[in-house]
Amino acid sequence: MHSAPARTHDPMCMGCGHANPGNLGVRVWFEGQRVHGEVLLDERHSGAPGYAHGGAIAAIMDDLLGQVLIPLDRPGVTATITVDFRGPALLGRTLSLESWCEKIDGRKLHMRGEIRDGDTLVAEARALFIHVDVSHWEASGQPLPESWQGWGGEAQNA
Ligand SMILES: CCCCCCCCCCCC(=O)SCCNC(=O)CCNC(=O)[C@H](O)C(C)(C)COP(=O)(O)OP(=O)(O)OC[C@H]1O[C@@H](n2cnc3c(N)ncnc32)[C@H](O)[C@@H]1OP(=O)(O)O
Repeated sequence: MHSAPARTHDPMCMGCGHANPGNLGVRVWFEGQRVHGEVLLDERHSGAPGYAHGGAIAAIMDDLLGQVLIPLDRPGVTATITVDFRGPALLGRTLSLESWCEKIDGRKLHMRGEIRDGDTLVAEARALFIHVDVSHWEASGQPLPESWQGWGGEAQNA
């Protein structure tokens, strides 16, 4: 069953932001602490005729693995991400997305994710996210999403 998260991501996110006209069209939903989703790339994301740019796939992965922070209820940032390109990422195909947290070691959140085209593995990724306080983002001077208030307070003190 899908669960609705208490937090939502930045509406201007380049991956999934509904208010960003240039977003990559990433759509996600949550089942417990697992993230599922889909994306449909088109000519704007071309790397070769009919194929997605590897950078678009990597950006989708960063967004997808970052989404796990929401059900984990821990604000965090990507410290490092590795993407393995395993199969063709064709434009005009609905790709399915899945991500999860493999291990938590203090502030270190080890995330994994996969992108598939049907049964074909298109890409897999692993990333290290670091748990930060929400104040991490205050330096930009931009207002933070309202739903981020109090985010991670309990986990930070755990
Ligand atoms: C947005 C939510 C919305 C929810 C939805 C999210 C979806 C959005 C997804 C997009 C997410 C992004 O792209 S975020 C944007 C890209 N990323 C960033 O801007 C991060 C920039 N980097 C930083 O701000 C900083 O380097 C931090 C916060 C990552 C770490 O700094 P720090 O807080 O001072 O911590 P520090 O002591 O250095 O590191 C803590 C521990 O992690 C280890 N560590 C740190 N960096 C690395 C690294 N690259 N590789 C290996 N290990 C590392 C250290 O060795 C240490 O281990 P030990 O000594 O304790 O053992």
